[in-house]
Amino acid sequence: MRPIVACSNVTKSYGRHEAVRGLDLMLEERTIYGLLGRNGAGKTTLLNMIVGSLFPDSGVIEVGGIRLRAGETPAQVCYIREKNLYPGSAKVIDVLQMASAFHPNWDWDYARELLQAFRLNPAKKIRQLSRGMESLVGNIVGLASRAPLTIFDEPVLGLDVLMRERFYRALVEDWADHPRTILFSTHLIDEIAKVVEKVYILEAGTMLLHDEVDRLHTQAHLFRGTKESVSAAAANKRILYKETYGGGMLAAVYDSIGERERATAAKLGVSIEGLPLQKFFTYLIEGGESGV
Ligand SMILES: Nc1ncnc2c1ncn2[C@@H]1O[C@H](COP(=O)(O)OP(=O)(O)OP(=O)(O)O)[C@@H](O)[C@H]1O
Repeated sequence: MRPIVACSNVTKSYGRHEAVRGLDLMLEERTIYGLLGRNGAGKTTLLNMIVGSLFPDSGVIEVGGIRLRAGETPAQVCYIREKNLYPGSAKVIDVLQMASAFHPNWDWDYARELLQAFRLNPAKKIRQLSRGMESLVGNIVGLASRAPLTIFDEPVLGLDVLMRERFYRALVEDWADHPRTILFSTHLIDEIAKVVEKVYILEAGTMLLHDEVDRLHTQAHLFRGTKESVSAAAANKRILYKETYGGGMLAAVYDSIGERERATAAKLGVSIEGLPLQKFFTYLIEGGESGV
């Protein structure tokens, strides 16, 4: 598959603070991605560079195979920011009208269907909406635009469980009929793991890891036992994080574990469990900080 976005060795500083450092990222066509990172990891800075709102200090960003130049906004992109910039006096329908003018693949029938599914009154003014309802307006724009690259920055903020589920379901169903590249920026890994195929994990402006979600599920493990037994069972494995307590140790391991290795670990008295993704994410970052 061809890349729709290719960032190579991209750096961006605010004054003396390097928010993004020598970062590489590639987004293929027709794939759903997650961009994960803690507060301040550099996600918004990276996204603003991809959509042309910020220009990198160094490095190259290509969108649709064309190198972005300063001041250029790539036409293929629909970016739904965490905080919408819609005018408070505009009605929901006005926002959709404006968006429809920008996005050539806009589907009005689908936009109306989503208004109903999300129980949004198109005649309401933006300033009359709750935080969650405002997120939903952005989500309708993101979905109905059917842009070749759609970026959602924290799209479920303020949404109740029912609306979150409806949003994810709508997205997956629509993507099946109209495959395109979608990038979710969030810190809620468990929630997006159901819908994304690949993840990029960003910390302090650099990419800690990128991989397929299926591999995260099959390779993220937690080893527990005595210090000596865990060290022996996890020797030659990729250890993300280690913690000792009393005579015991736990180790977050990101690697495949074969049947023989499991049997050896069991003989040593080491338990091996699958690691929930949110925990994996935490250990990955803590390990990065402690320099494991
Ligand atoms: N306009 C700015 N001026 C100075 N520093 C900034 C500016 N914008 C961001 N930063 C700094 O750059 C770093 C990365 O910020 P960024 O907003 O890209 O992170 P983020 O991953 O999107 O965080 P969050 O999840 O909290 O939105 C942070 O340390 C932040 O304080």
